Amino acid sequence: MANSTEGTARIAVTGLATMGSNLARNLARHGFKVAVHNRSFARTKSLIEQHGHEGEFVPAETAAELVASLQKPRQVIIMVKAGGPTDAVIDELADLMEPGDMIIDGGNAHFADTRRREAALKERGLHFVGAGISGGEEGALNGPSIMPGGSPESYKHLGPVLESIAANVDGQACCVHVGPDGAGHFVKMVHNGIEYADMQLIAESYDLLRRAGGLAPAQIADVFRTWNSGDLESYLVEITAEVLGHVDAETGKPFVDVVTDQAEQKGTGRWTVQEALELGIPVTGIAEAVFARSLSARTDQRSALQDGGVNPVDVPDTLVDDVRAALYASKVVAYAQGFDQIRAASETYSWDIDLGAMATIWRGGCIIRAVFLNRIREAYEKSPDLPSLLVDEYFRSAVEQAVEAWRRVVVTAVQAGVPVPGFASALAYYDALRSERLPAALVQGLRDFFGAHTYTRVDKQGTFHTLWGADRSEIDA
Ligand SMILES: NC(=O)C1=CN([C@@H]2O[C@H](COP(=O)(O)OP(=O)(O)OC[C@H]3O[C@@H](n4cnc5c(N)ncnc54)[C@H](OP(=O)(O)O)[C@@H]3O)[C@@H](O)[C@H]2O)C=CC1
Ligand SMILES: O=C(CO)[C@H](O)[C@H](O)COP(=O)(O)O
Repeated sequence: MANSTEGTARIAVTGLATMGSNLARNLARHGFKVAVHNRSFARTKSLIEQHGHEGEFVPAETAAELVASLQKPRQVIIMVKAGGPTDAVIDELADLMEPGDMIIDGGNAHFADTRRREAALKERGLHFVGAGISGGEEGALNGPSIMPGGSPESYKHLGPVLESIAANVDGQACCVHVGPDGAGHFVKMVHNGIEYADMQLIAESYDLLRRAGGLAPAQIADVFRTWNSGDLESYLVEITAEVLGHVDAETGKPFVDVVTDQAEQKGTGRWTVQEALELGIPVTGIAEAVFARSLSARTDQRSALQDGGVNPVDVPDTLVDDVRAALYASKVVAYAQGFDQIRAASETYSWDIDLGAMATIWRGGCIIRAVFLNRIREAYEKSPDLPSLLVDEYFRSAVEQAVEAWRRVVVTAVQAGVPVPGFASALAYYDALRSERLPAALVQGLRDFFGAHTYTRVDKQGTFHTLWGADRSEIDA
């Protein structure tokens, strides 16, 4: 398979596993001549053999061949494992490229790595674009949601290509220049964090309906099918009905009963929480989802404590509708927290991210695609400086309408002994924001008592300390 068409390919993809091969096919199907390469040639060969007829591909056995097959300025998309493998591929490509050429990392890179890589490649005259890509296998092929960072200049060259292969909703491509340097990968990371929270809430809904409500998986599948309309209509709700309705061919049992109940994670949810801690943004829904996965994997502790039982509880007749309301309200909280984190990072790193545009490009192609993102888009279009989605008139009233049912769900779950960390933490977050006074005042008092950490007062300017160990008079600190 020697390359006899040097310098003619419009763009290249290296890393031809699930995502890369489908992205290359998507590009080819859109009329781009695509050079393709993988560390081990077998994947390249198989792509050409199985899908070579779908468009113009230029297979390359080596990175040098790949680079040589491209038009200038060259554009190479990397779709390999994040971390060390991405650095190794960048190093190899950079040595073969010339100033003005562009490397695009479409993997799930940590945004700090993206910032480092962009700065290093800039010194060599190369453009580097960290682009978050979501949609899994199917999205990569038929139209993902794409979140490119990097310089505006890079986007001028790359944008039209990415926009043409991205998903499209109401005539708008699900791809926009997110902001400079690591902005694209940061937004993709938060997207995945929200994905974790959304799935956790769905899982809690299922667990409660099954263990407290007594419904079978197939019945819950029907419930989710019904829910997949109106404000809850989304890809994740849709596929929940599919997974819950699936029966294991070998045993005849519901599929969900034969799968090991330990949720794995590749790291983006954890990164989201770590970065939120750095920024001081409470993303409690995402954190609970990450910890719920960790807890599920603590098999030693689980088997030591397991008693299997659910406490008998008076389940309200309205359980199904209540859970629907709790799911929706908790989901609004999870998205509000995620958008809050993006806003904070945008300010910290001067990225100037348009939050409404993020909601717009998540409406199609990605795993969290949902009708309700239209509402988020409208909220930020109306008020770009909205302090929280929960303040927006529509969401405020939607959550207010759901709150009674939401409380009933949490109470029922607590009484039954079914864990609902997502629902409960989202409700606590909402209640905390609603409270006129928080017990943080007492925390401040305690800190001042044991460590002279000082406090401010509600009624006058300044910083104060009480002489707790002496006469308890207050002094200016
Ligand atoms: N799978 C998904 O649904 C999604 C994945 N992503 C991200 O996209 C990227 C690709 O994902 P996916 O398609 O699942 O593939 P994997 O994450 O499983 O990565 C496999 C690819 O990485 C290559 N690779 C691994 N180590 C090296 C190395 N040291 N040098 C060169 N190449 C290496 C492999 O080459 P070889 O064949 O030779 O082993 C193969 O092409 C990842 O960053 C992932 O996080 C983003 C969105 C969704
Ligand atoms: O990026 C994605 C979708 O947008 C991946 O599907 C995501 O990496 C899955 O993460 P995890 O394995 O941690 O659940």
